[in-house]
Amino acid sequence: MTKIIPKVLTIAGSDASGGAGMEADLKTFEEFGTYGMVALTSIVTMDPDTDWSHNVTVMDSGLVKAQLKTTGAGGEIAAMKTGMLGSVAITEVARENILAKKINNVVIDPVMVCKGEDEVLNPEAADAIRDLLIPIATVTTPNLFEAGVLSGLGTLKSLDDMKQAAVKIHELGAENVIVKGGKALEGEKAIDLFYDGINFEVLETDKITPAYNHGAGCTFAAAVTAGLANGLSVKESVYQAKEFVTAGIKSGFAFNEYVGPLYHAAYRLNK
Ligand SMILES: Nc1ncnc2c1ncn2[C@@H]1O[C@H](COP(=O)(O)OP(=O)(O)O)[C@@H](O)[C@H]1O
Ligand SMILES: Cc1ncc(COP(=O)(O)O)c(C=O)c1O
Ligand SMILES: [Mg+2]
Repeated sequence: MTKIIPKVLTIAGSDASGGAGMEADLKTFEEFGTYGMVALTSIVTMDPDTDWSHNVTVMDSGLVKAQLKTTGAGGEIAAMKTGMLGSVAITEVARENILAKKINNVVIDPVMVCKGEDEVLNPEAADAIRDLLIPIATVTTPNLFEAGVLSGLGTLKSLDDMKQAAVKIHELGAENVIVKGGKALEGEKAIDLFYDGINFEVLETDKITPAYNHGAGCTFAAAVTAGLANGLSVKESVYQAKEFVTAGIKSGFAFNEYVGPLYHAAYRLNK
């Protein structure tokens, strides 16, 4: 009998340097034996001549809609994620697609910033993620900064702050919330907090240095998505994703003097 390969979708931007965005998503989906598809929302370029400054070119929302028509034409999508969306119109298109296709496993990575930056790329789009996507998320995976914005609590500095933010984001409608402390939370450990509306669980590893973690957030959310597509529970998917991303950061490398991505194949190759 032919094995059914779960189809997974990412609605995300492209990071030409290969570590984050849809590049990270597709690599991760493949590592977990799922079949990855992309609706591209934006293209991010980083310029080595101006200290790796980021430039984001956003797609027309009609083009995103057309891509989603294509990705939806192959039958059931077992799980999906969103990454960088770029505009309110694209966020609306993503929501329509999730509702129209009745997709069950929806991972919302509320990308508002790229690492090393602490200004929301597009404040209106950030509000749209909160209002349109968080309420229909199976899981959302904000980093420390994004959790502060979504919860309205501002700067988060401790595990206790992360817990308060997780509760607020759960109240916005997400079934499960993971606040990633990552490198941003002070201390020796890379701590992520999982909240399912009832219990908190702390996922903790040693902080890896150098922190070759460009793309770690996208990769984490993509691994959760693939886990769900493969039939794992949310909690199992989250624990597996933490192992996957930790292995990747341990085998990360300096792409150049500005950025170091994790290595997406490390979890498989180091086993
Ligand atoms: N230096 C590090 N050592 C170990 N784990 C890390 C490190 N940096 C990030 N992580 C982990 O990578 C995942 C992504 O988190 P983070 O880098 O905060 O997200 P984002 O890329 O969205 O900013 C989390 O599981 C986080 O704990
Ligand atoms: C297209 C795109 N999506 C998402 C991100 C966020 O990446 P991270 O996984 O480091 O949060 C970036 C960062 O450069 C990006 O270029
Ligand atoms: Mg991120």
